[in-house]
Amino acid sequence: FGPLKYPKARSDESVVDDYHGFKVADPYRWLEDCDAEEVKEFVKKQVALTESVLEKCETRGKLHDKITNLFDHPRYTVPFRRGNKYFYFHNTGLQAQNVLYMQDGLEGKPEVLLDPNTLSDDGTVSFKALSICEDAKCLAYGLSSSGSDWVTIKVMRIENKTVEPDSLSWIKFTDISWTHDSKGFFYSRYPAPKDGENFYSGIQTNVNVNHELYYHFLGTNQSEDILCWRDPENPKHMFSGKVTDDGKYLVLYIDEGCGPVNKLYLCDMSTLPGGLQGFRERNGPLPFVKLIDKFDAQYINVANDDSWFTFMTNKDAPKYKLVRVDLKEPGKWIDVIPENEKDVLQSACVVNGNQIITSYLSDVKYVIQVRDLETGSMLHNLPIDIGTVYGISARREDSIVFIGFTSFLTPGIIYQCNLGTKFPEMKIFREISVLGFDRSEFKVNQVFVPSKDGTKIPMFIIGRKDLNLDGSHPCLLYGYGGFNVSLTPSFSVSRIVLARHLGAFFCIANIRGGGEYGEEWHKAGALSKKQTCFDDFISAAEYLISSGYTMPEKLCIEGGSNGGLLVGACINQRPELFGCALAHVGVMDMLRFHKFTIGHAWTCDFGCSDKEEDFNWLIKYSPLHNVRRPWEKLPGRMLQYPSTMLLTADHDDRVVPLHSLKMLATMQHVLCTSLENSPQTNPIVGRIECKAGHGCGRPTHKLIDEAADRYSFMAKVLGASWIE
Ligand SMILES: O=C(NCC(=O)N1CCC[C@H]1C(=O)O)OCc1ccccc1
Repeated sequence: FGPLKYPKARSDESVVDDYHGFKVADPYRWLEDCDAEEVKEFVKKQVALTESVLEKCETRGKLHDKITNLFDHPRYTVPFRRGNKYFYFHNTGLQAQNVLYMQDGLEGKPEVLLDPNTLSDDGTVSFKALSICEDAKCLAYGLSSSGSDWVTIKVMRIENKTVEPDSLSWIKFTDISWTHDSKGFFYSRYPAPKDGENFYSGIQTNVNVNHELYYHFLGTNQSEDILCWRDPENPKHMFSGKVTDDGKYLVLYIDEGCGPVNKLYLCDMSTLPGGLQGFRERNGPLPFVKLIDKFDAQYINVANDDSWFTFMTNKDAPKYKLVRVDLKEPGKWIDVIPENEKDVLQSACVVNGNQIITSYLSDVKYVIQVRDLETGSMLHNLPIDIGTVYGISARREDSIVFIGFTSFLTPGIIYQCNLGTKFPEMKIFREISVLGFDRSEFKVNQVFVPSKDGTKIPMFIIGRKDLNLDGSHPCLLYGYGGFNVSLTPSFSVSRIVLARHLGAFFCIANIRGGGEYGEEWHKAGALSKKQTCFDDFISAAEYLISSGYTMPEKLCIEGGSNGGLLVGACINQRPELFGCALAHVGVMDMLRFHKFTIGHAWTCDFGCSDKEEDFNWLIKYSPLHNVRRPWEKLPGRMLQYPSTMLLTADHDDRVVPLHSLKMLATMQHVLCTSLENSPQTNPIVGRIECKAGHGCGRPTHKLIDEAADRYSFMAKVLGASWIE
């Protein structure tokens, strides 16, 4: 690219914070003000710089075309039943947003119920939540604009597809759960801003606290909704209300953050004098039985038979198990399905009267079984390939279930399984096929890589069959490593294009911090052990080099959000190990993340710099605070950081853009602009998307544009050449 002209960014040396006696400068603090003209100016200059770099990435156009062509295939979600209708989402291929369809029974003619593409001219209005009442007369749905977490809930009458006047605001992080009389639904929200005129659009960074659970009566104003629960003493707590399958109980989940722990309260709505109506005057809170009143484990309701409740839990079971309790004897818990010593229980859904479909993760691959609800005993194993069960659609009163499956080389299969027969078989209900994709050209390997402490880290490696391991191939290594999230096999159009046309391997490292082996695996990469995630990821990179897949100059690491933190920390710690780094919406300022929007919910994995012990962990790996000139660490060796692209978006109110902007300014200053002819010739650029958020809900064309940009940048800096 030749030497880049980086925009000058004001460095305010006056901003120095004192953390437990330790002084920490924050010269780009001014980049935290999303409304400041100076920040908008900074963004504009960065966008121009990045555009000038991308123009020189020769494969940008071809990647865009290939990804668009491959993406242009019909896609369906697993159908679900309400009343005598089935509902599912469908995309013809390049529609900005998926469209909600319904049909009378499985044979009925499908018709469009709600098409979010009609709600904006650029596809930036998306669904965030959706719930259809028991008699399938009404649909409540949440809409979000430009990818923000803020949601507006609307209601539609299904028979004539008319949108009702109901409109609920100030909503984030909500489920929607109808009472079985279809008179209304439970949802979660935040208090409206005090001063009234401040409209939150997803650009503001103010902290989200004082979550509340409400009930909305159809056909009324939001101001008449019933306040069901809130807890002013614990402003960080989050609330979710779900009505049980029998319509009798309201289950209140209380989270103190993202950790796999929750309190669980129950309200027997059949005992409310005058039902929920009776609360319209008194305005809550509802009377709850506090079944679980401490944050020592996670409890998820699976089913109930009157007062007998079956839960999935990690209580004394880091790989999860199924337990049962009678509300009349809340101290007496029994194990229905004990913890499996190797595999992690992922889901349990009650079907066909008294059966459960359980799914487990076994060395990062899904296995599913049908069991007896009463005893937990195994009835059938349902055969599936190596891959991921991404959706199980079933109701207790149904014997027909739908199972969604995907894998690296399987775009998507929806199975239909009739559990009413003696030997249930997995019939293909719908298979997603991708024109131009020939799975026989590729191969998938799973390897187990020894990390720094000897722990075996699973890694998937996918690439063209016809490549030999001479270390010459471009390699894309992707990771996350946190919040109990597991990276399981899935079909990625853009990565298939990289493998096919750049001869690249793409690799998914299942590093610690994730949920691949249950809660122990998660804890092993959290809090004081967060460095383990980086060690695992670095070991995976070293394995790819030592075993001949690639070499440092051809190796790109990529991650998003907590995975962006992973990338930021790894290029700080081992700048010479990578040729390229792509960090999406990264958490880069580990000392201040909890001050913005929902960041406070992440202290379960990160800790918080307000505490001295936590600060001492965080300051050591925080990407923003550990950018150093590599050539000074190892004098004489002309080291530099890999070519780096930090990606963010203006309406990301999950991980606010200030993280990436401050990191970008710091890297460009420390490595580039603070020196005459700096050794850092690899570009350090930012890609800041407009009218987009953290990721979900992004319209198709924005997804494709971004993939073409970031991967053509990668191809250019790795010297990867195009294969027709
Ligand atoms: O914060 C998250 N999810 C975690 C998240 O988005 N994280 C966690 C770290 C950064 C970012 C990411 O990796 O996507 O979701 C909001 C929420 C809902 C309900 C209860 C608590 C919190």
